[in-house]
Parts: sequence; C-alpha cells; structure tokens
Amino acid sequence: MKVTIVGAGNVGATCADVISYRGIASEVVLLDIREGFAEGKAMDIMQCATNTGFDTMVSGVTNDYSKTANSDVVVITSGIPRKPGMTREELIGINAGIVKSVADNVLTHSPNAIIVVVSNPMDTMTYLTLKATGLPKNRIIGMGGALDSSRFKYYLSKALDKPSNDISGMVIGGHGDTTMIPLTRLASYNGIPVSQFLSEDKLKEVFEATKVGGATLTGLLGTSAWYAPGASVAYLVDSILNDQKKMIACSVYLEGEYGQNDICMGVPCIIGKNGLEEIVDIKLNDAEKELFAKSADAVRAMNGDLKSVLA
Ligand SMILES: NC(=O)c1ccc[n+]([C@@H]2O[C@H](COP(=O)([O-])OP(=O)(O)OC[C@H]3O[C@@H](n4cnc5c(N)ncnc54)[C@H](O)[C@@H]3O)[C@@H](O)[C@H]2O)c1
Ligand SMILES: O=C(O)C[C@H](O)C(=O)O
Repeated sequence: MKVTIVGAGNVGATCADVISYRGIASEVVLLDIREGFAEGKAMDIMQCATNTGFDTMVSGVTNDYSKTANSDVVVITSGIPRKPGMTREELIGINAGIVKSVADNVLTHSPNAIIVVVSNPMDTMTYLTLKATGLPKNRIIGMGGALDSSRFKYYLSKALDKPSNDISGMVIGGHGDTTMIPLTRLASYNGIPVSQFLSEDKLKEVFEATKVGGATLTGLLGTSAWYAPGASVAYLVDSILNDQKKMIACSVYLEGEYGQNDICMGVPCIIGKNGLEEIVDIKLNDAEKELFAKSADAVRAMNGDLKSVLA
C-alpha cells in the first residue's frame, strides 16, 4: 500500500517515520517544495531501517507529483504552522491556497486516493478540500480528534496518576483552542467513569488543559507540536490501510448528523478501507449539544473566509 505525505516538515516527516517504523504501509513518498528537503528526510528515515528493522520504502521528491501516482492515501501537512500567541485560524490566509493546489495536484496522479487533511485551520481546510475536489465525503478526512483525544487521555492520566493506555476518552467538535469538546462525562478508567475518581474541579481543569493542548506546546516549542500529531496521523492511516474500522474522532462532512449541515468538524467515525465508513451517533446531553452547536458556529464563520479561494 502506498502513502504520499505532502509537506515533509515536522509533522509530515514524523508521520512518515511512524508509518515506516510500524510497517503500516509498504511505500511512503514524501513531497515538499523545498529543494532536496523531502529527499533528505526520506534518506534519514531509510537509514533507520536496519537498526529499527522495517521494510517500508520511503522516498522523497521536490514537487514532482508523478512520483506520488496511485497512492492509496494522501496526507496533506503542507503549509505554515502557528507561532506562540497565534491561533490556528490565523493561518488560513496562506494555508488555504496551498491546500487547494496540493489537493488538485495529488488527485491528478492518484484519482482514487483517500485524503487526510492535517494543515490548519484543519476543519476549514478539510471543508475546502471537499468543496474544491468534489470528492465523496468518505474520502476526505480531517485529522484533529485523534490527537486531541490522545492529549485528553494524557491530561486524565496525569490527574489520575494512572497510565494513559488504561484510559478511554474522546474529543469532538472543532480542532481549535475554543471549539474542542473533551467529553469528560464519557471518559473512563478501565471502564469506570473518571468522575468516580476526579472532582468536578479537576475534570474542569483537564477539560481546559486539553482544549489549549496545542497552544501550550506551541508556547514551549516556538512552533507547533509534531510527535503526537505525526503519530496520530499514522494511527488514522493504519485504520484506513488495514481496514481496522477503529472509532476515531475525525473532521468529516456533516449532513444532518449532530444537528449540523454543510460543515466539517470532529465527530466519532468508523475508519476503514473506504475512509469514513460511518458516523457514530452518540447521545450527547443538553450541555454537550450546546457546546457542539457553538463550536459549529465558530467553524462555520471560519469557512466563510474561503469564498475567494473557492470562487
Ligand atoms: N491537524 C492537526 O492536528 C495538526 C497538528 C500539527 C500541525 N498541524 C498543521 O500542519 C501544518 C504543518 O505543520 P508542521 O509543523 O509540519 O510545519 P513545517 O513548517 O515543519 O512543515 C510544513 C512543510 O510544508 C511545506 N510546504 C509549504 N508549501 C508547500 C506546497 N505548496 N507543497 C508542498 N509542500 C509545501 C514546507 O516547505 C514545509 O516543509 C501546519 O499548518 C500546522 O498548523 C495540524
Ligand atoms: O496547535 C497547533 O497549531 C498545531 C496542531 O493543531 C496541534 O494541535 O498540535
């Protein structure tokens, strides 16, 4: 199975590294516009093969889309990341043009690919990709919820002082500092509601820390995070390529689900060989429904800025 990753920067290269290390795909092509950069990243990753023991063929190309032909999955990470103090939404002016032209290019050579959108503001870039390509909704998946959910479990694990892998939890809504909805009511520690172990105040702290998880890392690193984002994309790609049918919160096109229409935002999805295979309808309580509606208002307002790109 072949995966192309457009953008060989921090997230794209980390994703290629995790995919090859875990043997998720037989071939990975990294593509970037910076002369020689993707080639260098691919060479560096390939020089891990004998020490970490993988057989995936990773190659890099400078803007040559012919090398990406017949990819099963294309991941779009091209564009600029935010700097400390910025929101993801501020990236739209530059990233919208990049994402649209990249989506057109990849489809010319891989007309059947499933596209995973990572560039920010991710929900809006996912919507843009869907509208610009006209592809069916099962083939356009925005990655954000897998990452936000892993951060949620990290913060819960810290609060509980228990391992992250014993914790279950999901973040839905937009992938933004104010639009994420960590579902604290439904999170559990080995099947037991976390509310049995954590006070309301502690859960509120976890909720708030999760929402700004990306901003916190950006403040510490000077640019946005890449290890967990790259691993989260690889997790999603694994579920597609290996038809795992995992339930993963992803940004997908909604047509009435969760009371929303004509918008891409994070909801629980079954992800398999056809990409989005099902949107899972979990029963939200009134407070969660209200948060979801507010989150959708913010994402929709952002989508309004796409008019000139989509014209
Ligand atoms: N959805 C998420 O959960 C999530 C997580 C982390 C980062 N991101 C976003 O992913 C994007 C990339 O982040 P990063 O940290 O890897 O940035 P980065 O700057 O390290 O890498 C981006 C790469 O894109 C390349 N690029 C720019 N224009 C291109 C084009 N037209 N064609 C091909 N390549 C092009 C650049 O040369 C650069 O190497 C940012 O927009 C960031 O906000 C999203
Ligand atoms: O925080 C960012 O800007 C990058 C990404 O969306 C993240 O959540 O790490």
